[in-house]
Amino acid sequence: MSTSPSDAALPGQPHIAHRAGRLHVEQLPLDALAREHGTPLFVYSTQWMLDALAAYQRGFEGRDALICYAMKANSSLGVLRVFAEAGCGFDIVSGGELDRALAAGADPSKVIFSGVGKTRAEMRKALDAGIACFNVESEAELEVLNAVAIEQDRRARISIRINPNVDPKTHPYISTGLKGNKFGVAHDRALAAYRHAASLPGLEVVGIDCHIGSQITEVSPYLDALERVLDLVETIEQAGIALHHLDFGGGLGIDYNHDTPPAADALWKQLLARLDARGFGRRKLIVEPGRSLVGNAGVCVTEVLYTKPGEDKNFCVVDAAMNDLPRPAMYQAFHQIVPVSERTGGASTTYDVVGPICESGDWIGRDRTLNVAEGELLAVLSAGAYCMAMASNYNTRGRAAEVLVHGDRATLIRRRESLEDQLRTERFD
Ligand SMILES: Cc1ncc(COP(=O)(O)O)c(C=O)c1O
Ligand SMILES: N[C@@H](CCCC[NH3+])C(=O)O
Repeated sequence: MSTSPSDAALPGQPHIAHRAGRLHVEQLPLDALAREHGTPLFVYSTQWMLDALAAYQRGFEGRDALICYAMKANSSLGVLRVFAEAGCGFDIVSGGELDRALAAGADPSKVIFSGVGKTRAEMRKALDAGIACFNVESEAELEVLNAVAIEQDRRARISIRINPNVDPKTHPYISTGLKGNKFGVAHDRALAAYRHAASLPGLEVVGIDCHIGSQITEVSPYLDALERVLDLVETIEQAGIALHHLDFGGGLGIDYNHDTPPAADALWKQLLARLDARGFGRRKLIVEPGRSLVGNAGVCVTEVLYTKPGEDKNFCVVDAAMNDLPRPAMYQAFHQIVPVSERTGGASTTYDVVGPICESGDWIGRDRTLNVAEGELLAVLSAGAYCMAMASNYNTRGRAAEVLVHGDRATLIRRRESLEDQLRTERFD
């Protein structure tokens, strides 16, 4: 990509725009933020997140619905606080996520707990906190949760996560609702599992749950899963087990590279029409969106360290790497990469944009046409979800800093990690 035109918002990211030759997040120029905090640096737009949330809220207007932000997408406390203050619930998958959500001000009665491998200690902690519901993923987990709840003299509210065997048409690593995936209880075992759950004294059945995958860009897999789940709801309720809420998970995709997922309100308009048609429109609904609430809110700013010609390819070596941005290496994912400042001179060259890590899999973008020079800044787009949340210390690299922008205010929500921070929990004496 050559330099971007002035005063143009980036696709799918209206709060991230080139203005007078400099890339801004809301009102703030990224080069100034990078100078202040160093690179690599994640910068998030609060307004993008609130607008993304508003699309869900519009979709559910007049309905009894709880939006539980799937915090695995981005669990920085500053980001969590934005959603907690907006009244969201949280979908958690570990005791650590519960602690973080509570630290950010989450209301425990709006927290739901998903995941195939909850430990007894995590169950105890969540029961102590008084969470809304455990999304149980196996018959074996029902037994353990029942025992833990009885030990604590409590009843655990539960949904069973159903595996509807529906193809979400996404990357195989992030599809979760096919029968070959480890998630949920198979559709044809669900009634027996519900009957058993209803007989256990430590459990209170309150709902049903389903989550078919991530970065879903079509409506049809959601519609298919919805019909499958509603068929089950009818069967389970005919057996005398009431389901107070229906949880349809998350998974809605974002625009990384000319992707065209439906908007959240448009998606829910269609799903609610089906729910209404089948007589479930007034039932309490839960959703667990992650990526679609944060993905295009964020960019990662990185400095060009070196450009170098190779025999087959040219390389643009930047100071962000697969430890900061693991999605290309893990899923061959595409993130747009744009210069932070427009150049007046120079020429465009096609590069592989790579990080400093000692692996050939450490690439951020392949065959990108860029007009850049050493010392200049690039922005890796769509970096709000599953980037910092999956960052590691590989090659003893410190994790990047994170800044939240709201209008013309910037708040540092995570300072850059030092080697001292990394060594704090290690002992060698
Ligand atoms: C149980 C559960 N709920 C919600 C999500 C959020 O998914 P997404 O970020 O695609 O909305 C995930 C991740 O796929 C998940 O595993
Ligand atoms: N980490 C994945 C999404 C995982 C969704 C969680 N179940 C990604 O970056 O696309």
